[in-house]
Amino acid sequence: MVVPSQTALDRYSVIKTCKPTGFFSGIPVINLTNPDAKTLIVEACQEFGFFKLVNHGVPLEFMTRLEALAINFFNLPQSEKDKVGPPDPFGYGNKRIGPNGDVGWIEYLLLNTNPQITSNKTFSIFQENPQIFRSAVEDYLLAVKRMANEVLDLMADGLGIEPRNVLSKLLSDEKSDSCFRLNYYPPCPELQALSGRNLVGFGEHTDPQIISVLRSNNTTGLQICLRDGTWVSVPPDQASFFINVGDALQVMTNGRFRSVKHRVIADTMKSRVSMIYFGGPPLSEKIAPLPSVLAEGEESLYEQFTWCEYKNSAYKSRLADYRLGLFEKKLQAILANV
Ligand SMILES: C=C1C[C@]23C[C@@]1(O)CC[C@H]2[C@@]12CC[C@H](O)[C@@](C)(C(=O)O1)[C@H]2[C@@H]3C(=O)O
Ligand SMILES: O=C(O)CCC(=O)C(=O)O
Ligand SMILES: [Fe+2]
Repeated sequence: MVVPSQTALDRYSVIKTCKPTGFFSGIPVINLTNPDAKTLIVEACQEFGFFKLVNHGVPLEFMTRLEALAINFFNLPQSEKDKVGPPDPFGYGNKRIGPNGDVGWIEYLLLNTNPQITSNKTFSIFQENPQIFRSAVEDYLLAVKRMANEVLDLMADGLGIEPRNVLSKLLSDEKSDSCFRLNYYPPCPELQALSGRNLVGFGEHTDPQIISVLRSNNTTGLQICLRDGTWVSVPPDQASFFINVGDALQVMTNGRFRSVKHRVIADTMKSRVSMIYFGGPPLSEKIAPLPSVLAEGEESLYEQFTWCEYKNSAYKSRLADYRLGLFEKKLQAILANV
């Protein structure tokens, strides 16, 4: 990405962060092999909508191999990368996030997780051997999807939902509408001149899907918003995964789980590389509170909608918009039914 002048930098979002150096030590850490994992996961999803997962069973080698290939790609000349862009929404993009004017200090590749759908054009950029990249993505996603399904089964168990695969079956469905994103945040030494301010890599937002599984290298930048509205920095850990509750899961749990607001701040000296699997349901799936989540007489907080309707609406929104707002039932409607 071309190094921006001070005037160009002004076109990016710049924010003042309260505690730029302090890491938050309260991120829940869940060991997937802990017999209490289901209870701890439910607690973490209720309080934060976010947790770190260790002992996850995904081989470190799958993560490092894909990270290295991603770095090779992002280091290609701009003209080469542009051959697989602009994103439609899949493909290579830089600076622009989504179709509605959001920008960030970022380059990315957005892929469909269904290998039949991901165009050969995307993989053909890996000139020497597109197959190497394709198989690195496939190995990684196979292991990550398996782990995400285990996490979703534990969530269902912890919430007392039956059958326990009610959430994971949406991701394993052959029509599951999931995607995969490789993000590259170049270092920005010019940032130092911004004295006390930070350049936004990926602006604040919630993820629309059911669950997001994030792995990054050891560069800082990810921040989450706590219940009280404070932003805190997540200590990076390249051997672990970070799990985000998405909007669809907030609805399916009738608001018990929170879809976590998060953002990424660019680093002055080190590039950040992240890979995120966004697990979504089939387009035709109705997104509504699961019956066994609702207490007797409890009303859904949301109007009924399909994933296709929600996704279409999300893609018309700006990153920071509160997308679920359009689908919330009005208080009067809820009270009228009590
Ligand atoms: C501004 C946008 C980018 C986004 C689509 C949207 O209109 C609103 C949601 C954004 C988001 C956030 C999570 C994922 O990174 C993503 C792929 C998704 O499904 O929703 C992005 C979308 C995108 O970058 O196209
Ligand atoms: O790159 C990251 O660490 C997070 C990016 C993100 O939130 C997203 O791609 O939706
Ligand atoms: Fe996100």
